[in-house]
Amino acid sequence: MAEKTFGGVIGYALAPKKQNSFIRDSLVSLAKSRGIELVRVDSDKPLADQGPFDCVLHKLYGDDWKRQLREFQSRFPNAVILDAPEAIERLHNRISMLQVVSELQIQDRTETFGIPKQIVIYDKATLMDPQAGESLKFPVIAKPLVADGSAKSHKMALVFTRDALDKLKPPIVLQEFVNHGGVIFKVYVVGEHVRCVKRKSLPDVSEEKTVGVSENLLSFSQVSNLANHDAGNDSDGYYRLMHLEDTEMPPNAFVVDIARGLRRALKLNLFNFDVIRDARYGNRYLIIDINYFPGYAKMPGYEAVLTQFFCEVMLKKEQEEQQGESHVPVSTKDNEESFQV
Ligand SMILES: Nc1ncnc2c1ncn2[C@@H]1O[C@H](COP(=O)(O)OP(=O)(O)OP(=O)(O)O)[C@@H](O)[C@H]1O
Ligand SMILES: O=P(O)(O)O[C@H]1[C@H](O)[C@@H](O)[C@H](OP(=O)(O)O)[C@@H](OP(=O)(O)O)[C@H]1O
Ligand SMILES: [Mg+2]
Ligand SMILES: [Mg+2]
Repeated sequence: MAEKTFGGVIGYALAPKKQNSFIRDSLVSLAKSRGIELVRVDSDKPLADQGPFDCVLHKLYGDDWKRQLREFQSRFPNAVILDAPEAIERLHNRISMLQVVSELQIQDRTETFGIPKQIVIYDKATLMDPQAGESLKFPVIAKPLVADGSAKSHKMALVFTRDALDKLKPPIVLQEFVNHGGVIFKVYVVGEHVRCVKRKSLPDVSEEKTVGVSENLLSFSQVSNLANHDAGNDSDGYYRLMHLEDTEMPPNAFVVDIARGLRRALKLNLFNFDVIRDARYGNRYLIIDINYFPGYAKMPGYEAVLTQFFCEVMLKKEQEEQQGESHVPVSTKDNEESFQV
């Protein structure tokens, strides 16, 4: 007997760049073969006037969009919004983003995890205070506090000395740089599905480099998205190509435990997180970044994973409807149910 499928219509509201990379023909046709229709949300019309959609998939920012989602949800209480904007917003600030890591508990593992030591600086006066950054070991990475998808929010600086801090523009997070062998692990989460991949990262910094460095601040942006040839700038001996294939992956069960714990705590279905392995210990892992709706198309076989997830969403929605439940996930209240397959 053929497997029963639960089809439906999914409206997607994505910025043009995201739409181009994510909505590929290969995804659209695979989803269609399982009864899922992917339809673009027209940004020139109110969301609530469009559809009907069983589900809205979105990565847009701002109060107007949040209002549109609320209106849509009140008109279509059974529709699923992936994900709730208030849950996503937690990832727009690099402090609240990582706070959730301390809530996680993972048992029976020899590996440990956490986040690098970090502080937040809101204004120039605090930054200029000689005590600023005193609790941190240099080098540090200065990151914009806000992670709102803008190019600016990805502009980082590796800061070698305290006196270089005056070149920075608050509000910023200063995070201790941790040597990790130049390779980062990106863990993609799609509902219950978890996939870990390796990517190029910043190379280790030696003590001598910190002392003798000619520049006391180095700016960079989206280093893990660079193609191999872009990351090589051997002339100053700083960047070098990394041999990703030589790096051992973290144990899969450990990564999956963290991913599922984060997913529950964040009440999100679609995100990835960046993990580095602290070179001083070998079994200590640090989570340094969490991103909403990342570049899934970079994940091999993303079409099958996303299609399966869409089917699970439709199945769960159907089951909830049969039980006479509606989920109104657009809320920050702690006791509110979020939609998770
Ligand atoms: N504490 C750290 N120690 C060592 N390297 C780090 C640290 N924090 C960040 N990095 C390096 O800097 C890169 C960018 O940092 P981060 O991931 O926080 O920025 P982002 O712009 O939010 O990245 P993404 O493009 O994944 O959203 C990381 O991929 C990693 O290579
Ligand atoms: O558009 P913003 O909100 O800046 O989000 C980015 C994330 O921060 C990155 O993590 C995504 O790249 P990765 O999938 O390689 O992490 C990156 O993927 P993309 O460049 O393929 O869209 C973006 O999703
Ligand atoms: Mg990152
Ligand atoms: Mg990020």
